Amino acid sequence: MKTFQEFGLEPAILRAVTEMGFEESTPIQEKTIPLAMEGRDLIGQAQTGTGKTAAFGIPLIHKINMKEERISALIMCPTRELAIQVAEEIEKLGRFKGIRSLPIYGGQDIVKQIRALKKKPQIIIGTPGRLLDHINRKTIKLDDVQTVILDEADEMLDMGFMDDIQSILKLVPEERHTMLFSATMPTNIQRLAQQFLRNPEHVSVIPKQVSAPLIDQAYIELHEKQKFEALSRLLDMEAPELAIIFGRTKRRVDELAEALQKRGYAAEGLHGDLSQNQRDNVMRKFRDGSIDVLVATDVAARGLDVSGVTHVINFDLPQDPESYVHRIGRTGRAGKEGTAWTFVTPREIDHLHFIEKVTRHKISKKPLPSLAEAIEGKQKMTAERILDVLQNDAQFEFKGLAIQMLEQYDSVNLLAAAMKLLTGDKKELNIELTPEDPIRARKKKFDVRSSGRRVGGGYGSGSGDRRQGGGYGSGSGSSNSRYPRKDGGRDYGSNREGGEGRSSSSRNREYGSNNPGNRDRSRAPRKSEDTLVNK
Ligand SMILES: Nc1ncnc2c1ncn2[C@@H]1O[C@H](COP(=O)(O)OP(=O)(O)OP(=O)(O)O)[C@@H](O)[C@H]1O
Ligand SMILES: [Mg+2]
Repeated sequence: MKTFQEFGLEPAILRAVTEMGFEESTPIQEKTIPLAMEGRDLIGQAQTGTGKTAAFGIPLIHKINMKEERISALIMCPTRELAIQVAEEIEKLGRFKGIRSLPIYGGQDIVKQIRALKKKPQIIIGTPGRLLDHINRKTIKLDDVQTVILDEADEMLDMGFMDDIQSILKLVPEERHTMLFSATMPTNIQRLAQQFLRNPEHVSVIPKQVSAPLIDQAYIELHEKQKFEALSRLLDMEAPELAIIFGRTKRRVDELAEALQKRGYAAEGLHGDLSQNQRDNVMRKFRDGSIDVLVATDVAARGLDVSGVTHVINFDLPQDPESYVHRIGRTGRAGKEGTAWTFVTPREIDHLHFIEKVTRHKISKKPLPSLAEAIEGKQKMTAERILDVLQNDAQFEFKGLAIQMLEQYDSVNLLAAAMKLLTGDKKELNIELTPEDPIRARKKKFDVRSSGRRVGGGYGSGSGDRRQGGGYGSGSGSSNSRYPRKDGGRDYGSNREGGEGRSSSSRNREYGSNNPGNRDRSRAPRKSEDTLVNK
C-alpha cells in the first residue's frame, strides 16, 4: 500500500493523517485519491470500514482554496448521525489546513445553523432535506460549489431522496467534480450516475465477497419467542466490548432496549422517533462506553464508525442483502475483527439463503447457545472484572476486612460468594416482546438476469440482482418521480429532516409514528413487484 506522502498532498494534510494514526492508505484510498486529485468523477465502492470517508475527504480538502469565502464543496449523507460523523472526520483531516466545515441536518435548531453558516464554511456536510430547507431560505447558496460527494448514494435513492438530490444538484454549477461512494452499488445507481456524473471512473476494490472479510458471520435458527432468551445468552456468552443489535421496527427497538435494561444490560435504543437530542445522547453514550449495547433500527446501519464494536446482532433478519452488508459492517472495521450473529426464524430461511447468494458468502449455522454456555460466559466475565481491578486499582481500603474474613472462612468459598454477588442474576424476569412478522422471499423474483454493465463488481453476475428493472425502472418517470422504497419497514426517523420548512417532496414522505407497529413507512410506498415481502 502507498504511504500518504506518495500522493503529493499538502503537508498540512499529511500532518493531519499522521495525527489520526493512519500509516498507509487503504486500497480504496490508494485508487481514488490520485483520480480525485485530478478532478475525475468517480464511483467508489469498497467494503464497509475500509476508509471511504478519507478516500473522498483527503482529495477534497487538498483541493479547497483557502481564499474561498463561499461554499466550495457539498457532501450529502442519508442520516443525521452519519452527517455528524463525516463532518467530524473532515474536521480532523482539515484541521491543520484551517478548513471550515459544517454539518447541516434535520432536528437541529435551524437558527443555530444559520448563525454557523455566517462563518463561511467551505465544506457543508448535510442530509438532503435540511439542505433544501436552507436553499429555500437562501441561507445556503451553491453557485460556487466545485465538488459534490454522495456518501451512501444507493441508500439515499432507496430512502426516496432522488427528488431532493436532483433539486439540490440543479443549483450546483455543471462544471463540477462529483463522486459517489458506498459499499454496495446496486444497478439502480447507474441511473443516478448517468444523470449526475461525467464520464465517471468506476473504482471498485470489492474482492469476491461484498461483506467485509474480517467479520465472522453466523446465524441461529430459532422461533420468534426464543429470540430474547437467545440474545441474553449470546451477550453473556460472547461478552462484547460494544454491540449493536438491529431490530426491524421502532416498537421492536423500544421494547428490546427496555427488556435488556430490565435484565441488567447497559442498553439504549436509537430510532427515528426520538428527538435529535435523544439521538445525540444515545450515540454519545455508546461512543464513550457508558452504554455497551446499542439497539437500533436501520437508521444505524449505514456508515457509522464506532471503534470497539465487536458484535453486531441481527435480532430481526434485515429486509435485503444491502442492509445485511451494511449492518454487519458496523463491526470488523479498520483492520479489526468482528462477529455478526443473525437470528432467523424457520420461515425466513429462504431469505437468509438469498442474502448468502447475493453477498457471495456462506453464513455458518450455529446452535442456540445453551444456558450452561451463557452461565459460563458470565462467570468468566466476572473473573475478568476481578482480575482487572486486581491489576489496575489499589484495593487498600478492603484489605483489612479481607484479612479478617480469610481468617474465618475458606478462601475459595469466599471468592465464589463474591463472584456470585458480582455476576448477579436477573434471569427470572419474564420478558415478552411483541412478535414481528417474518420476512419472506418471493423466490421467482430472484431470477438471474444479466445485469448489463456491472457497477464496480457489485454483487456479481449470476447473483440475480432483484432490483434490476424493478422499482427503479423506466416506469417511474423522471424528475418528479417517486422513487419507491424497496421495503416498508425501515426507519430513518419520521422527523429526520426536522420538520421546519421541509420541502413538499420530503413532507409527502413523512408517516406518522402512530401507525400499527410504529413502523415508519415514511417514504414512497413499496411497489407490489418488489421482491421482498413483509407479510
Ligand atoms: N488509511 C487508514 N489507516 C488506518 N485507519 C483508517 C485509514 N483510513 C480510514 N481509517 C479509519 O477506518 C475507519 C473506517 O473508515 P470509514 O468510516 O471511512 O469506512 P467506510 O469505508 O466509509 O465504511 P462504511 O461503508 O461502513 O461507511 C475510521 O475509523 C477511519 O478513521
Ligand atoms: Mg462510510
